[in-house]
Amino acid sequence: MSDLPRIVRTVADLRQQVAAWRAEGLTVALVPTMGALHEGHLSLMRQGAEMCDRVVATIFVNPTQFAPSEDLDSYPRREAQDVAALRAAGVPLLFAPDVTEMYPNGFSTTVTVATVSEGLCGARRPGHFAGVATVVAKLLLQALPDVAIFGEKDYQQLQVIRRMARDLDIPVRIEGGETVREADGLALSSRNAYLTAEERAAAPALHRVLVEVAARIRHGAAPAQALADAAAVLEDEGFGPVEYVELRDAETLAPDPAPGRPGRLLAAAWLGKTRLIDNIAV
Ligand SMILES: Nc1ncnc2c1ncn2[C@@H]1O[C@H](COP(=O)(O)OP(=O)(O)OP(=O)(O)O)[C@@H](O)[C@H]1O
Ligand SMILES: CC(C)(CO)[C@@H](O)C(=O)[O-]
Ligand code: BAL
Repeated sequence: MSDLPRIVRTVADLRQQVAAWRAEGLTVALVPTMGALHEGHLSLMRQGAEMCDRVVATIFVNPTQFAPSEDLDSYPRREAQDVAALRAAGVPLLFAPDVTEMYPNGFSTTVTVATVSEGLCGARRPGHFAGVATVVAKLLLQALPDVAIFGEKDYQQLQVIRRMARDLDIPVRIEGGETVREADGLALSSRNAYLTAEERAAAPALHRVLVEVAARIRHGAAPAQALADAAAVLEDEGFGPVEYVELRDAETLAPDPAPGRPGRLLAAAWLGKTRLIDNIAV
């Protein structure tokens, strides 16, 4: 076991290993990531191990989901540490392709998911969800696992992936994993490493404010006022710009959920040079 995870870099090797497991009658869970693994990622790996016989982790910092102005070059890359974390978690296979394996010369296809990709992060990060949908469609078709698991921390991403898999008849069950948080409520994220000490101290306000707004709405407050107040509190706490604090239908992400439909509060805001997102159920 000490040489695990086995690391494969090609689609052919990934498929060969998954096929060998299938031939033994084993089920497979896929957990796609961009690396710099933390406890949030590892909770998805554990969820995969509970649902299936074998877990495949993927690490690929996908260039097509970063806008030119974003942090593709500075995004943390630390494969050796990630491999050690996967070993400790008992994950047997890591797929870590390079960019040319995923996007060979002549690559020309993009998957776009309308409606659920629009608004929220989709409005702020043009092209982001097309990049995510394209790479996730590829990963699902490359590995063809029984289940693929994505964190609720990236809630809009999860809904985009669910829609995409349904629309394209990709025969993989998409599962969400609960957001893992620091003790003070801050959602774990690879990008938290960008925060200065002062920003890190302010960061938990994002989750705290969402919890407060959810309570106000549950107690009958008008959502529009509660959301505007929340944005103002975040600005007072040093966030800026506050990109959005919104209440959406939990599944379609349509604004103004109909009575009786589950709602989701979602927010994105900058703290210095770091863009933080979070969301909770209402
Ligand atoms: N705190 C968390 N709890 C549960 N799942 C998480 C958490 N953070 C990330 N994930 C999930 O892990 C998967 C890989 O995410 P990713 O590698 O982008 O990590 P990240 O920490 O979200 O990084 P980033 O800072 O780029 O958003 C995604 O499905 C994501 O939703
Ligand atoms: C799903 C994903 C691995 C696709 O690159 C990425 O968007 C992420 O890490 O959340
Ligand atoms: N965690 C979602 C990937 C991204 O922000 O690009």
